[in-house]
Amino acid sequence: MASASSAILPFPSVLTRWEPCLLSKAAFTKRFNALRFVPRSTLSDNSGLLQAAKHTVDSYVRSGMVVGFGAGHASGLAIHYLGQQLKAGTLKDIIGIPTCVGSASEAATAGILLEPYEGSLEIHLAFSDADVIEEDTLSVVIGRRKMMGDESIIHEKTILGAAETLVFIVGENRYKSGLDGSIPVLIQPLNWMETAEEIDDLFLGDAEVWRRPSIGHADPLGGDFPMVTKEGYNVLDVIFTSPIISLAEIANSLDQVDGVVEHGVICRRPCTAVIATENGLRVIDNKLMLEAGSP
Ligand SMILES: O=C[C@H](O)[C@H](O)[C@H](O)COP(=O)(O)O
Repeated sequence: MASASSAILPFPSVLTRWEPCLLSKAAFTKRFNALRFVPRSTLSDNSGLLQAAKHTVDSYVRSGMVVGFGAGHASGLAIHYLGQQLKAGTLKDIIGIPTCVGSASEAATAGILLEPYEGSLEIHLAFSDADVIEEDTLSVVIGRRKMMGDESIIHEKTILGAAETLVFIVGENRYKSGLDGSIPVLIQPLNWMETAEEIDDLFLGDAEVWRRPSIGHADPLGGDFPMVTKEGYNVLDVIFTSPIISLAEIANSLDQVDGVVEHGVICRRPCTAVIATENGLRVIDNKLMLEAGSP
C-alpha cells in the first residue's frame, strides 16, 4: 500500500465499492504525465519531426488542394513548410481548414489562405499530430492536450474524418502497441456522474476516470473549474494504466455508453502514419489491415 502522503483517490464513485485505492507516487506521476499538457512553445524542433513534416507536404500536398490542418508541433512544422513552398511558388492555390486555434495561427503566420470548415467542403488531405498511434491498425488518440479557447475534439475529428487522405505525423515514441494513457471522452452534462461511473465500471481495474479541469490540476470531479466544451459537454479523461489491446474495441465500448457524445479515438479508417525514427522516416498505411478486417 502506498504511503498516505502520495495518496490520490480514484473517481469518488468507487469509494462506495471498495477500499480507496492509494496510488504510489510513481503511479500518480504516471497518471499526471498522461494528462501532461506541454505547450508547443516548449517543444524542441526535433529534426526528425521536421523531416517527417516536410515529407508529408512534399508527398501528399498538391496545388489546388483544400488541406485540413491538425493540431500539434509536427503539424505546425508542416504548415510552416507548406507556407514556404507557397512563397517559393512550388505549390499554388492551397486553402487551409484549421482544426484548432494553434493550426489557424500557424497557417496565418505562414500566409496560407484559410477558410472555416463547412460540411459541403471537399477536403482533399488532412494532416495532424496524434497523441498516440496503435501499431499496425493506425488507430489513434487525439485530444489529450488542454484545449484552447473554443477548440473542440468534435470539430477536430469532423475535419480529419472528412478528409479524403489522412496523414498523422509522429515521433516513434508515439507509435506503439499495448498503449496506455488517457482517452478524452465527451459526455452529456445531464447525469454526467452516472455516465462516468458506467465508464468506470466498464474499464474497472484497467483505467481511472477523471473529469478534466479547465484550469489547474485535475481531481476526479474536475477541480474547482471543470472543463465544459463549446458544445456544452463535460470532458472525462479515461486514463488507462493497463495496456490497451485494441483501441477500436475501446472506442466501440465507449460508443455504447449512454451519455457519451464523442471521444478522442479515430479508428477503422484508411490513413497513413509518417513516423520520425532515429534511423530516418517510416511511412506506414493501414489499408491492408482494414481490408483484412482487423479490429
Ligand atoms: O490533435 C492532436 C492531438 O490531440 C494533440 O493535440 C497533439 O498531438 C499534441 O500536440 P503535440 O504533438 O505537439 O504534443
